[in-house]
Amino acid sequence: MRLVSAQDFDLRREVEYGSAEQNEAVRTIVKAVKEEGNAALLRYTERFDSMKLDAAALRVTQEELKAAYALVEPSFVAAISAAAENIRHFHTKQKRNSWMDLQPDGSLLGQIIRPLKRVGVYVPGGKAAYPSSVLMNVIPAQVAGVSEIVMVTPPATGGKAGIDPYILVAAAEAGVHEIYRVGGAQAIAALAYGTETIEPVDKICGPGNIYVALAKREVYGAVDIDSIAGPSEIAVLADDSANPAYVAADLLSQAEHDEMASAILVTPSEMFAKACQAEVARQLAELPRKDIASASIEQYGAIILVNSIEEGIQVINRLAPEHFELIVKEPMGYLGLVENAGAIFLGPYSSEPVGDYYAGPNHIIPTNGTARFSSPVDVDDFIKKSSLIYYSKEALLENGATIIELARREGLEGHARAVEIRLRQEGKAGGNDGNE
Ligand SMILES: NC(=O)c1ccc[n+]([C@@H]2O[C@H](COP(=O)([O-])OP(=O)(O)OC[C@H]3O[C@@H](n4cnc5c(N)ncnc54)[C@H](O)[C@@H]3O)[C@@H](O)[C@H]2O)c1
Ligand SMILES: N[C@H](CO)Cc1c[nH]c[nH+]1
Ligand SMILES: [Zn+2]
Repeated sequence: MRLVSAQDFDLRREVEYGSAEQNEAVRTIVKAVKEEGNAALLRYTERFDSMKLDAAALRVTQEELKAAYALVEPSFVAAISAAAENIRHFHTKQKRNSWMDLQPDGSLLGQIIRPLKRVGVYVPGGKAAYPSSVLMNVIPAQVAGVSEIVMVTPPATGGKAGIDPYILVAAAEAGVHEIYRVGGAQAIAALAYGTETIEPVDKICGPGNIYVALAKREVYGAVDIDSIAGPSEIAVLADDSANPAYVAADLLSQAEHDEMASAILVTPSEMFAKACQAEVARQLAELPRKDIASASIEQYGAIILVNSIEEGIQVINRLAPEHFELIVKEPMGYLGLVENAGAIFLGPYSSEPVGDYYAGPNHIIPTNGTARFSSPVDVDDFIKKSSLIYYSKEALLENGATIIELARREGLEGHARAVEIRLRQEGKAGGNDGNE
């Protein structure tokens, strides 16, 4: 892991997300699925997932869901349901209610909250299966009250045919019934535009690799999306009170996700930086997914030396990482300075995987600097709001002239007259028509 100064490090890797070829490939896939439906979906599934399917095999059956239980350990079922409970508890706190304000003049103003009707959730599964992402997608949608939740996930994981049984059990435990075995950009396009087999959705949520992230960006507008939750990222700001072995382990926990994942240590201590560097090398050699993790560390990993913890936080705010661990003496004292980070982990025992699996907050978190303006998936992702205006006669008579004034200053006579006709009818004149 290379040591660099903050000045020598490109803190905004956003600039070009994905290579030109990846962007072009995704545009082609999305267009083909939009135009050809199942034919393109099945063609790309064969090309990228090495699975030759016919349309009838796209949907996972209830028998398959039941059969998956025989393939997983009871301890897994217990663990996933304990995690689900924490995640549900956390997300229930985010629920919003509709509200209405009765005004003294008898008018009523308010906001009506309704769940989205049909949402698509992407559960990644190319290199590794992510049953935890089933819960992180589905539970907030359920808490919001979404009635149709459609799940898509690759038909093969790590080169092995079939949806991972742990994903199917997590889906069954979460109560998802409509599941399709399709992944990558083609799955996102199918959810957005629909095919002969898959009904289109209103919104797509969920993380994925670069092809999934680019496809979500491509279909945005036809449907809503949560955020761009692409290859995982971790930034740790630690001083020499931290344990280098813990910090190295946390950096590698995200590097092992993807060759494009990024793991960055920021520290004011050169001695700590070198200890961490040695630990990363030592632990990396023993990691089963060392090929992926070392590609990620080599290309996107770095140890950035800063002069102080405050300067370190400025670096973090520029990076706007998906996950930020702050492992310094008295971390709580610095919390107010952190402006841009998807999820903040404080102190030596809040290891990133605690958040990935169990604590309760969502692990689908914006990446690639987008934590500057977007947030982890939550219940708000699955609702929409309608404004409510009930104006009483008294309120219109009282405020009509002001509205007419504003309309005429915008040159919109039709707007002015829509109010004025009522004022005249009720015997109150409409003010200056702008002609005299
Ligand atoms: N940010 C988050 O919240 C978050 C959470 C969990 C996982 N992740 C990320 O999700 C990702 C999971 O990636 P994954 O690859 O294991 O699974 P994935 O399901 O995201 O992607 C697999 C799909 O990619 C497509 N694909 C593979 N190579 C392709 C190519 N050359 N051209 C076009 N399409 C291709 C295939 O169709 C395959 O089904 C990782 O990057 C991980 O870091 C992020
Ligand atoms: N760290 C990932 C988010 O970037 C989420 C995850 C799922 N499983 C393990 N980790
Ligand atoms: Zn993770």
